[in-house]
Amino acid sequence: MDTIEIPALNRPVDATVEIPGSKSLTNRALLVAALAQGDSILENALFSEDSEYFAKCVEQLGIPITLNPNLAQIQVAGRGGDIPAKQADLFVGLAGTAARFISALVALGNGEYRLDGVPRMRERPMGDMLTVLQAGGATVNFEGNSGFMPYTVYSQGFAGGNFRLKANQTSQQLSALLMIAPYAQQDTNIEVEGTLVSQSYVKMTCRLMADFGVEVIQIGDNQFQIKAGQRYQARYYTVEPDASNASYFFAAAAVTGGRVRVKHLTKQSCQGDILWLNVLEQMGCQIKDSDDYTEVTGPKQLQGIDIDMNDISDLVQTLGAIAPFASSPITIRNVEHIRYKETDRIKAVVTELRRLGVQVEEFPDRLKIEPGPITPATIETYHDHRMAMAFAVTGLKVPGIVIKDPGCTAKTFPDYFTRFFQMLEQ
Ligand SMILES: O=C(O)C1=C[C@@H](OP(=O)(O)O)[C@@H](O)[C@H](O)C1
Ligand SMILES: C=C(OP(=O)(O)O)C(=O)O
Repeated sequence: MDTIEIPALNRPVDATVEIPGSKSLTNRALLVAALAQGDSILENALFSEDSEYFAKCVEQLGIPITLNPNLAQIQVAGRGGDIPAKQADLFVGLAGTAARFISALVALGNGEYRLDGVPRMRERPMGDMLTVLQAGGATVNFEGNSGFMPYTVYSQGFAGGNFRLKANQTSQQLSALLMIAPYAQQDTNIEVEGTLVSQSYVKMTCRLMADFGVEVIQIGDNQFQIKAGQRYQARYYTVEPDASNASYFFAAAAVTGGRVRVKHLTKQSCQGDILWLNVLEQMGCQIKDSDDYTEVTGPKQLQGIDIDMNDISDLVQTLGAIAPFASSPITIRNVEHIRYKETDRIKAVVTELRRLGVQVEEFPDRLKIEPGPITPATIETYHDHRMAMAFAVTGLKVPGIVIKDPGCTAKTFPDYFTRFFQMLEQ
């Protein structure tokens, strides 16, 4: 298996970088543009495994897509809610968003649609959403364990109505149902039962739906109403740079006491992970922002923090990877749901930090990392792009850190290491 050694930087980083478009926004925009009537053009769209699997599924469903990677542009010829294909065999790789959003999309169709992913995707939860789709008229035939891929959805449109949904393991199933609901036969009312994790992504969903002309009425934190008959409007849409993927570059400034500016990403971003700037500020960084960039300057010494990351859990690895350099312990709370992502992320971060000689305590839903010296090691990445991207930042401070399978960043950031090394050369 391929590896990459990270060259330690014996000076502060000082760079301006550009980050590709957001995965979450690209895949949402692909879905709603597919349901709109007519051509939408997505600018600064992400080209990566997650979005390319998504685009391919939409195309297989009979909705034409033109990919223009050189211009970072995707054109979608939306069919006004029609799903032309009556049969499709769809593969989503390890893309949680594609798995959830495409399963919901095919429920609007009229035919039979098989969905599958890589082995880890077969372990990620799908069942609560599928129960709602079944109550709305679909039949789901599981090939293996009930509630998991692979399965075939037999659909004849989505009826809508009143549903209860569990969302304590992922918010993506709720986002998926919200986005198809305008095309249901009757109004839809979804009440989340118990805890709703990753709420910021549900806000992002509602915001994107509004940007394409559809209203979601939210009552309190847990109830969502969508009137049937609303229609997405085809449009030009510019995807924001990916805030989660910007976190590694900001973290490089934080640990080296340097400066990194990310172009075209601002504090007004609709991505919850823009709150990484607040986390870094609390750890001693200085933040400068304008209407076209954000810049982080790292302190001489990072401070520890005790933080609930439920809403920004894709950043747990970024924080974990820089935690040993803080002046006091770092506690990351309320993130049990990251055990269901590309890998069990609590376990992965704990294992790799321990491999580096760092003292870490693991709990079911949290971890506590002690500051301390690091012994260089080869980092396992477990097919998880964020393990590779985060621990590359650790390598800037400690000579000899090697990242296994750096190609796994292709999930959301295929040229991550090219841009990372370009940052170091500035
Ligand atoms: O809706 C989305 O685009 C996402 C929601 C989050 O997942 P969960 O809701 O499973 O926590 C996040 O981790 C993922 O990277 C993208
Ligand atoms: C959790 C992630 O992805 P997915 O969309 O597959 O859930 C992620 O990108 O960190």
